[in-house]
Amino acid sequence: MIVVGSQNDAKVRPVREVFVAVSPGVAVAGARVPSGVRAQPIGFEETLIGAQNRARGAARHAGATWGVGLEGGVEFDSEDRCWLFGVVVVVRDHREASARSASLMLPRSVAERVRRGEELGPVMDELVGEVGVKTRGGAVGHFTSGLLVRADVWRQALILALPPILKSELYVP
Ligand SMILES: O=P(O)(O)OP(=O)(O)OP(=O)(O)OC[C@H]1O[C@@H](n2cnc3c(O)ncnc32)[C@H](O)[C@@H]1O
Repeated sequence: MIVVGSQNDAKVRPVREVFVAVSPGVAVAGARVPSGVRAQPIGFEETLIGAQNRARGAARHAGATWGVGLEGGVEFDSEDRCWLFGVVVVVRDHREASARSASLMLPRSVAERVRRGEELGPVMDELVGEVGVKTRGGAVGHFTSGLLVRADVWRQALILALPPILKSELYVP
């Protein structure tokens, strides 16, 4: 069974889609796993650690053959622009692999609130006027008018994380 370290549908669904394509009939389940980092990670390192903790925690669940951790984060660049991205970590046996997703530049008004310590999820809910945006299209869905949604970005990042495990013969340590 593939265990995802989250119960957020915008994460579990893309993981299910990718693993079912790789291995038809495989079971994929979401589980509550602490990320061990702040609710709103800032910077690549903190986001990676959150994804690692989720993947390792998921892999420890009874019956898990793989653990998958997805963590959303933001980072500020030298021009103070704020980029939203995600990190995926996959764990299978003692192997671990990861990938970073594509990024979206957030509007300054949103970035400023995140910089002051607010979590992006509630800020997006307020902007969109709905509850739980992060479990559906996410910020990506809103700002791209649905051309791309949060699950699309996770799906691509997960696919990019898999080669060191699925083609391990090419990735000798
Ligand atoms: O239930 P979990 O797995 O914790 O899912 P999450 O969406 O709350 O947690 P993430 O670790 O993926 O994201 C970290 C924070 O960034 C926010 N966030 C990330 N991507 C987002 C998006 O596309 N839309 C809205 N909020 C987002 C989210 O609300 C969190 O506060």
